[in-house]
Amino acid sequence: MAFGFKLLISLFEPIYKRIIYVYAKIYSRTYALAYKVFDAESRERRICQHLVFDSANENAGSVAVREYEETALSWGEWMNSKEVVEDETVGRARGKSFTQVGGHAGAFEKNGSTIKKLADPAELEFYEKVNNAVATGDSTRAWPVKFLPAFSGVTVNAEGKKQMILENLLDGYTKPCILDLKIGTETVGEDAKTEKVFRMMWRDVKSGAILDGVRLVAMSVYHPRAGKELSTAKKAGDKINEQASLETILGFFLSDGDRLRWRNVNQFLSTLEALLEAFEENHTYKFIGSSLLFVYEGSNIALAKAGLHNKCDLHMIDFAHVAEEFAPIHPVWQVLVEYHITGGTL
Ligand SMILES: Nc1ncnc2c1ncn2[C@@H]1O[C@H](COP(=O)(O)OP(=O)(O)OP(=O)(O)O)[C@@H](O)[C@H]1O
Ligand SMILES: O=P(O)(O)O[C@@H]1[C@H](O)[C@H](O)[C@@H](OP(=O)(O)O)[C@H](OP(=O)(O)O)[C@H]1O
Repeated sequence: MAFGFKLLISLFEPIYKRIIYVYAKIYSRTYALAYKVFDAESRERRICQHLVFDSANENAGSVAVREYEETALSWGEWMNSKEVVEDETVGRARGKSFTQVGGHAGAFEKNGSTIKKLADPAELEFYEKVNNAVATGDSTRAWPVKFLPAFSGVTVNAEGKKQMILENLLDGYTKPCILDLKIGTETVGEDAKTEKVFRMMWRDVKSGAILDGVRLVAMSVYHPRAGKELSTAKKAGDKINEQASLETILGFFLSDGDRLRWRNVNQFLSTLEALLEAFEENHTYKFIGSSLLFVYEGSNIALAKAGLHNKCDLHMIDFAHVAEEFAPIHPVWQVLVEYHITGGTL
């Protein structure tokens, strides 16, 4: 009986998988193809511009700070839910080997200014491809490597597993504040199993990523005055719509618990502008499940010692599901996308 049922399911799998996929495409592609990764940035840009605008002069700046103190308070209630925020020790107990906010435990080894990440074949291929493209001047397969952690080859660990040697993006930070935002309105690849397609689509819908093009994976923030380090719990981002908006979370991340760190906002904004341009020129890669990793120095003492006002960086990470040959958008979809973007006023 059970065998018969399994057989029936397996016979139908290609069909229902297709149906789900076509549904997923129709539902998300209107945003996804043109909007997709771009939207992640443009939404970020809107939020940041709002912050930059508010912080353009001292008075307006303090208005923004007050606003963000309030949002930080509402985040505070959320924090107390324990479902969402944990302290460092819990993170360590989960097997994160360094200040790693998202991703699989056990995938990384810290090694000074570099980290070793277990090599996923597709991710390794992406790093090798873009780095070779830059070296050989192949503009079709190039992607600006300044947005990626520097890649310096592969090694093999004691268990014989291949590892990629990547730049440690936290090197030089005393109290790194880290935000991992997954970009894209769909975060599952066509090659995934049916169960995973369902699960990930549900997460995209629940977290609002299907519309926003961004999902909080995790973050870790240091607030100097309170002397507190807080990290989000696993899958906290899936609860965003229920518990706090993305703006609230960004406001919290970008503030020191007292004032908005507007120099970081400006710098993140200009990197996002540059990334946006790269996406606009990109006709080769489709980034599924990649993230933006925002990092800034949370320790004012460390900044003062280095004679700096601020220190921050923004890179893309996680390329295990990058697909090549990004199909040019079909004219019919283009019309639908524009119709949608312009609020139906075409
Ligand atoms: N080059 C890097 N330097 C410093 N920290 C990094 C770097 N790459 C990743 N991290 C940290 O590790 C976390 C997970 O990274 P990444 O998404 O690449 O891992 P993964 O195991 O492939 O994740 P996933 O489970 O989403 O596939 C990030 O949230 C970030 O905190
Ligand atoms: O980063 P998040 O938000 O936690 O989401 C995970 C992320 O998309 C991983 O890339 C994926 O693993 P793979 O790269 O191996 O596909 C994992 O699938 P999983 O739950 O099947 O491990 C997701 O849960």
